[in-house]
Amino acid sequence: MTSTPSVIRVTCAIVENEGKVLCAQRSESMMHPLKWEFPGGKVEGDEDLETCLKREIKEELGVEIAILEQLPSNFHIYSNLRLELIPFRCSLQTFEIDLLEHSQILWLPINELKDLDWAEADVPIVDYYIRTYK
Ligand SMILES: Nc1nc2c([nH]c(=O)n2[C@@H]2O[C@H](COP(=O)(O)OP(=O)(O)OP(=O)(O)O)[C@@H](O)[C@H]2O)c(=O)[nH]1
Repeated sequence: MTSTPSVIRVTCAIVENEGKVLCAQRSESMMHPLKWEFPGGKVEGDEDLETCLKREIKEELGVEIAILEQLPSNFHIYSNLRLELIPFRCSLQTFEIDLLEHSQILWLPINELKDLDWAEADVPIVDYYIRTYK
């Protein structure tokens, strides 16, 4: 008998600066290698979503962010993983980005976001963001 995996909750940051959005490419050693995503990560224990996101962004990019707004989640099933991807619009509070986990970042204007090869779970979030903020 196969059991249904539980849903993991993942926060991610749509970081805006001077009319552009920060896009991060997963490294070759990560799950979904070289796909583009919004930086963030799994909610641990009973931490709240904003605490999780600020912690993950500090761990991955070495910067502090301010959270502006929570956007609608996307529920997605990868072959062995069910996740709720929870996006937040954010701004930078510190500006010196270190690539601690990703292979590269790009700052793209909203009309170029669709040019990237996004992780599957991000596609509806990118579409929603473009529809709402273009
Ligand atoms: N952070 C992030 N994860 C995403 C996005 N889209 C997406 O499918 N994921 C998936 O969500 C899962 C958790 O992300 P993660 O690996 O960054 O989380 P984490 O840093 O807490 O994990 P780890 O500490 O176990 O490495 C991965 O399977 C990842 O591929 C996204 O936009 N941002």
